Amino acid sequence: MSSVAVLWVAASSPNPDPMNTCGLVLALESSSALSLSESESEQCLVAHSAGEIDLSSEEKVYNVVLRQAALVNKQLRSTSPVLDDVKKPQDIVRPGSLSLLAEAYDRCGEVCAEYAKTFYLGTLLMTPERRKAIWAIYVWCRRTDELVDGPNASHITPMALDRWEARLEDLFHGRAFDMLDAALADTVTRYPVDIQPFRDMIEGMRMDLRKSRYNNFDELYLYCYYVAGTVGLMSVPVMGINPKSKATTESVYNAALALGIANQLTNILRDVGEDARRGRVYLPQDELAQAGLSDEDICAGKVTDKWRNFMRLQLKRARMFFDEAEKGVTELDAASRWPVWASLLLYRRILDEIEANDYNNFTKRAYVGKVKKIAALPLAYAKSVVKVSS
Ligand SMILES: CC(C)=CCC/C(C)=C/CC/C(C)=C/CC/C(C)=C/[C@@H]1[C@@H](COP(=O)(O)OP(=O)(O)O)[C@]1(C)CC/C=C(\C)CC/C=C(\C)CCC=C(C)C
Ligand SMILES: [Mn+2]
Repeated sequence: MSSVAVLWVAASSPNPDPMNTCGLVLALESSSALSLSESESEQCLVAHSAGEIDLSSEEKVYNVVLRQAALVNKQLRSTSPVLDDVKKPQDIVRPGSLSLLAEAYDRCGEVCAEYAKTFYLGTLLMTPERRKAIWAIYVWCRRTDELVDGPNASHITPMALDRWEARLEDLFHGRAFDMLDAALADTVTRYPVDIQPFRDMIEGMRMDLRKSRYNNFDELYLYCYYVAGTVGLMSVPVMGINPKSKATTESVYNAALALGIANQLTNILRDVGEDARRGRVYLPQDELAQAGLSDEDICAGKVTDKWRNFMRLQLKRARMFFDEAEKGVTELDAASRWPVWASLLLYRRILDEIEANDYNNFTKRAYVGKVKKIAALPLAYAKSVVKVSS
C-alpha cells in the first residue's frame, strides 16, 4: 500500500463533486494513470465462474458468500487488530488544518447525509471509526450507481465501466484517483474488505446497461445480488461479528446478503412507476403473466385487484428476505447491531407504506416520515441489546 500515492491524490483533488459523473467519465477516459490493469483479465465471480453454468442464481451467489466468509473468517472473529501498522497508510497532518484523510472522510459523510438521510441516520449510531469506513463504502457505491442512473447516464458505455473497475483495482492497491477514493483506499487497509463484491456491483451496473426486463425471479435475484447484496458483503467486515457469536461466519454473511436483497426488492416495489417511465420493469415477467398482467398494465398504471394480488405476493417475498436478515443482526458486534436494526426496520417500513397507499406504486412514492423514523430508533435499540446466540 503506498500511503504517499493516496495522500497525494487527496491533496490534488479537493472537494470533487461526487455526482458529477460527466466529469468523472471524462476524467476516467482521459487519465493516463488509469491504464487497464490485471482487472481486465479478472472475471466477475458470479457471472463467469467456470463449471457453474447450471447452477441457479441463488446457488451461484451462495458460493460467493462461502468464499467471502472463508476469506475473512480469521480476522473478523479475532479481537486483535486486523492488519499490522506496517500496512496502514501514514496520514499527513498539515499545520492548522485537519488531516487530508480526515477531510476525505468528512466529505464522504457529507455526501452520505445529502443523498441518503436514512442510511446517514444509521451511521450516526456507529462507532466513529466504523462510521467513517461505511461512509467511504457508501460514497463508492453511490458513485457507481450514479454512473448508470445519474444525469450523465446516457453517456456511459461498458468501456467507461471497465475504466471505473480499473480505477477500483488501483484504489485497492493504494493508488487513489481522488480524495473520495482515498478514503476508501484507507478503509480497505483497516478492515478485511475484499474487492470482489465491489467488482460484482460494477457487474450489476453492466447488467443495467444491457437489460431492462427480467424473465423470472432467478434473473432478478442475480441482479439484486450485484447491486445490493454486495453492499451487505462489503459491510460485514466493517460491522464485525461478535467474538462470542456461535453462528457460522457464512450464516452471518448470508444474512447480510439477504438484507441487501430485501432492500433492493423494496426499492423495486417502491419505484415501479418511476422505473417504468424510464423503460425499466424489474418485476419478474413470468410472475406478471401468471397474475394476468403485462408491461402494458404497468405503463397504464391502474391499481386493479389483479395488481393488488400480485403486489401482495411480491411484498411477502421481500419480507421473507428481511426475516432472513434478522437472524444475522444479533450475531454482529454489539456496537453495530443498533444501526443495522434501525436501517432494517426503516427500510422494511417502506413495504408497509406501499400497502397503506393501496398498492399504488405507480404515482405515489411510499415514504417513511421523519417522526416514524425517529420512533423506530428505540425499538431498534431494544432489539440490539438482545443476547447473542449460545
Ligand atoms: C448480518 C447483517 C444483517 C449485516 C448487515 C449488513 C449490512 C449493513 C447490509 C446493508 C445492506 C444495504 C444497505 C444495501 C443497500 C441496497 C441498496 C439500496 C442498493 C441500491 C442499488 C441500486 O438501486 P436503485 O438504482 O434501484 O436505487 P436508487 O433509486 O438509485 O436509490 C443501490 C443504489 C446501490 C448502491 C448502494 C448504496 C448507495 C447504499 C450503500 C449503503 C451503505 C454502504 C450503508 C450501509 C449502512 C447501514 C447502516 C445499513
Ligand atoms: Mn440508482
